[in-house]
Amino acid sequence: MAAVTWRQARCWCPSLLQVFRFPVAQVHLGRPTMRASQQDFENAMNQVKLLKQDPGNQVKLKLYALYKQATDGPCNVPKPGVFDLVNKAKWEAWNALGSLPKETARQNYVDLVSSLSPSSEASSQGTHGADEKVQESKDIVVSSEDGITKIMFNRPTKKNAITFQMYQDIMLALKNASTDNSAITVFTGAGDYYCSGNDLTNFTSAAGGMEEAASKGAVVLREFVNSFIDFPKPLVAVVNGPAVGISVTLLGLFDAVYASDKATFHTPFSHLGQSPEACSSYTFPRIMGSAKAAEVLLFGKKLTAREACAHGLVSEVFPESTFEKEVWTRLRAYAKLPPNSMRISKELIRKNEKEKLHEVNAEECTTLKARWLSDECINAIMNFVSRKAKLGRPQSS
Ligand SMILES: CCCCCCCCCC/C=C/CC(=O)SCCNC(=O)CCNC(=O)[C@H](O)C(C)(C)COP(=O)(O)OP(=O)(O)OC[C@H]1O[C@@H](n2cnc3c(N)ncnc32)[C@H](O)[C@@H]1OP(=O)(O)O
Repeated sequence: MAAVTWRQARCWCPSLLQVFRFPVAQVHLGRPTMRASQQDFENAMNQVKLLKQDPGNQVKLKLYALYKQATDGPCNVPKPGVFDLVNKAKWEAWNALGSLPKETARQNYVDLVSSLSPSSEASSQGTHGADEKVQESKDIVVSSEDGITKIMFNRPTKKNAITFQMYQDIMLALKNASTDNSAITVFTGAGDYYCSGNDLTNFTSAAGGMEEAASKGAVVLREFVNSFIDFPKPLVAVVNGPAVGISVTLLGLFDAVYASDKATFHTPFSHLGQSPEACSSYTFPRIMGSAKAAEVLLFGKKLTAREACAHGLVSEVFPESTFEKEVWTRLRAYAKLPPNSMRISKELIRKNEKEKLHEVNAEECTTLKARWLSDECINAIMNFVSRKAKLGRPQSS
C-alpha cells in the first residue's frame, strides 16, 4: 500500500525537495545527550540544501521523518486523508519511527546526510541498496538483499569471538540498519561457530590498567546492549553453530531465533568469574522460568538447540542439512511483509518493558565492571590466555 501511495505521490510531485522544506529556523533542540550535537544537526540540515544530486524520494522521506522525530518527537498528529498523498507519505515515514528517541533520530539524520555527501560517497558505508555490501569491516560483514540486512560475525578462525572493534562495528551496523530500506535484520556467523562470545583477550590486550579497561568495557557494553534494546525492526538470529556468552544472552532481546540442530547455547559466567549481561538476568527467567534460567546462568549448563527451543529461547530448530535453505527462504518471505506494520507491532511488544531493560542493562554493566576486577575473573581469563582452560575442561586455580 505504502509503495503505491508513494509512486502516486512521485507522479504528482516530482520535486519533493521543494515539498520537504527543512525549516532550519524552526529548530528547537534540547541538550544533546548522544554524539550528534545541535551544531552537527544544523550543519547536516545545511548540507542537505547543498546536495548536488537528488537523493531520491525514499531518502528524502527518511530525512523528513528523522528531522521531525529529532525536533518534534514521535508523530502524534492526525494522519492526512487518503487523497493528500504527499503528506500521507511523509506522515507514514515519520510515524514509522515510533518512539525512537529524539537524540537517536538526530544522530541518524546526521549519519544519513553524511552518507549522502560526496566526500563519503566513496567511503566504506555504502548506500544501502539491494544486494550490496553496506559496511566494510574485517570481522563484521554487513550486506543487504531481498529486504534483509545481514550482519555476519566473520572471524571464523577465532570462532567469531567479539573484539572491541567488532562491538563498535555491530553498533554502527545496527544504527544503519535501523534506517535502511530493509524490513528485517538478521545476525549469523561465518564458519562452524555462531559466536564464542566476548574475545577474552579484550581485557588483557587493552592499553592502560585493568581498572581502565573495566571502566571502558562497562561503557562499551552498556551502549552495545542498548542498541539491541532500542532496535526498531524485527531482529532475527540465524544460529548456525555453537553460541557462547554474550552471543547467547543477547538472544533474549531478539524477535526470533532460528537454530541449526548442531547449535548449542552456553553461558559459562560462573566459570569465568563473571555475571550475566545483555539483560539476561531479566529476560532469561521470563523466557525459560527461574529454575532453568538459574541452571543456565549460574551453573553454566549448556543447552542443545532442542533444549533451548523447548525452553523458549529458540523459535525453531532445523536439521543442519537443510538449515540455511529453509531459514533464508522463510526470512525472504517475512521480509516482504509490510515493514511499517512489523515495526509498529514490535514497538507495541517492547514498549512496556523498554525502560526496565535499560535499567537492568545499566545494573548488569555496573556489576560486571566489578567482576572483571575480581580475582576469580582475572584468574579465569589468564588461564584461558595461557591455554590452561577452555570451556568444558576443568579450570586450574
Ligand atoms: C577495553 C575493553 C573493551 C571491552 C569491550 C566490551 C566487553 C564486553 C564484555 C561482554 C561480556 C561477555 C561475556 C562472555 O561472552 S563470556 C564467554 C567468553 N567466551 C569463552 O569463554 C569461550 C572461550 N573459548 C573456548 O572455550 C574455546 O575456544 C571454544 C569456543 C570452546 C572452542 O574450542 P575449540 O577447541 O573448538 O577451538 P579453539 O579453542 O582451538 O579455538 C580456535 C581459536 O579461537 C580462539 N578463541 C575462541 N574463543 C575465543 C574467545 N572467546 N576469546 C578469544 N579467543 C577465542 C582460541 O583461542 C583459538 O585461537 P588460537 O588458534 O590462536 O589458539
